[in-house]
Amino acid sequence: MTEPDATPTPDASFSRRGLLGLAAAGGIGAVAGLAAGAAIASAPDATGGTPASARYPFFGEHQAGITTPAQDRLHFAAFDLAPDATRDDLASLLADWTEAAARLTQGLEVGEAGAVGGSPYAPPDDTGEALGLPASGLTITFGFGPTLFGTADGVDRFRLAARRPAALEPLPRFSGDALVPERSGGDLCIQACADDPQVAVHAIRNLSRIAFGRAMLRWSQLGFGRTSSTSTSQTTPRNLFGFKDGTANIKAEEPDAVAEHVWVSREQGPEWLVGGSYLVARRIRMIIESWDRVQLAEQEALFGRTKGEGGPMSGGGEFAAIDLAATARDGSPVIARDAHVRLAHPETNGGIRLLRRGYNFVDGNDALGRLDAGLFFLSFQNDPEHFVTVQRSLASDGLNEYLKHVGSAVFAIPPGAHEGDSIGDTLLN
Ligand SMILES: C=CC1=C(C)c2cc3[nH]c(cc4nc(cc5[nH]c(cc1n2)c(C)c5CCC(=O)O)C(CCC(=O)O)=C4C)c(C)c3C=C
Ligand SMILES: [Fe+2]
Repeated sequence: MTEPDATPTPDASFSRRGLLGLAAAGGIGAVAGLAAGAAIASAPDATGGTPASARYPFFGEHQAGITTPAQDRLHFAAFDLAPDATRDDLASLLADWTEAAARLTQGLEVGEAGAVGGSPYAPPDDTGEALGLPASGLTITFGFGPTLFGTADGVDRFRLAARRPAALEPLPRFSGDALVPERSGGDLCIQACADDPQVAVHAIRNLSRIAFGRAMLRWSQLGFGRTSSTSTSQTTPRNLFGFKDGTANIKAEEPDAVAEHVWVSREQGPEWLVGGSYLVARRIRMIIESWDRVQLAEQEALFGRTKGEGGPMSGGGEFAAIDLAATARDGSPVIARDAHVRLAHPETNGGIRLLRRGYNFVDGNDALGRLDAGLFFLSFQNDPEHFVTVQRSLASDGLNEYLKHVGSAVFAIPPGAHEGDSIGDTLLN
């Protein structure tokens, strides 16, 4: 199958209510077939986003939710397998999650009976809060953490140790890390992205419910206002420091860059992960109250980009190439030595590029009355070491005075499943 991500299907009639009859008549196979066959490129809306009715095929060569145009909302969840879970439990959970995700991403309820079509004497098989809502561009992306392949003390619970990709190691400690274990790690992860927060939350809630007895939620994160564009059809959004974020990101329309930096190749292996990727998640608290007292010129120098248009301080519009060698009359670099874009730039990092797909978050406030706000940084790359290299380079980032990394996780993202197969089949079979 060709890249599924760029072919949303706009069809307002595909709401959960509208599909009840269709699902009963043909089941998910019919609906999935219809979705793939009816793939019509949709025009972006005025903000460069996708229409609420957009549906992305769940099945395909790669999982959706990576090069898919970044949706506005996120619910991300990390899970741990139950202490007594077996390899069969893991396989059955992934099969159940695949079936559910294939339905949810097409705007269907999680099970055929749905929220109101089952027995009045049993709990409904869908929780119901997305009844009547369209698919809203929902994508569901699954990942496997290092602890799935063996615990820190060497226990190979699922007979997977021999299949662990050498690159799938817990991330090293970085200078300035203030990680909280309760916001880090996990055996499994699910990234649910949608243009409606209720649709993303509904997906994670129902997938968690399906996991009951086999896996439990370890931590989760809500996100809004995507901080990256992953398609040239999208406008560049802004992060909570007020800067355009995602300008120099890898875009779906750069297939060579996606192939070179995002998908695991046969040469990299292992075989079961070819066509997959690695996901790094970092919950980065932004000390916005301090930031808001920084002068505009200093803010721009810290990023190396202008706040208005987002162009590089070395000159030109938003998408102009950054000239890291440019000097001022006094010989000092125009892009400061500690500027974020200098330290994160491929030229500084041996050509490394990451596909960033992060979200803003605000989770209330702390005891000092400061917003618990920041960037839930997500990046996809075909080797987690690429993130490590860039993050180490950012050790001297001037922005660090305003940042605190409090959560961290890394996951192998298996390739997409073909219809009739389950996510993770390439690993388990
Ligand atoms: C280790 C990877 C990165 C972390 C962590 C990170 C945190 C972080 N970034 C911003 C805001 C911006 N980042 C921008 C560019 C940029 N950032 C990274 C990597 C990490 N950022 C890369 C690879 C790049 C691209 C560099 C390039 O090729 O030029 C920008 C500029 C606009 C853009 O290109 O996206 C902004 C703004 C924040 C606020 C933050 C932590 C909270
Ligand atoms: Fe950045």
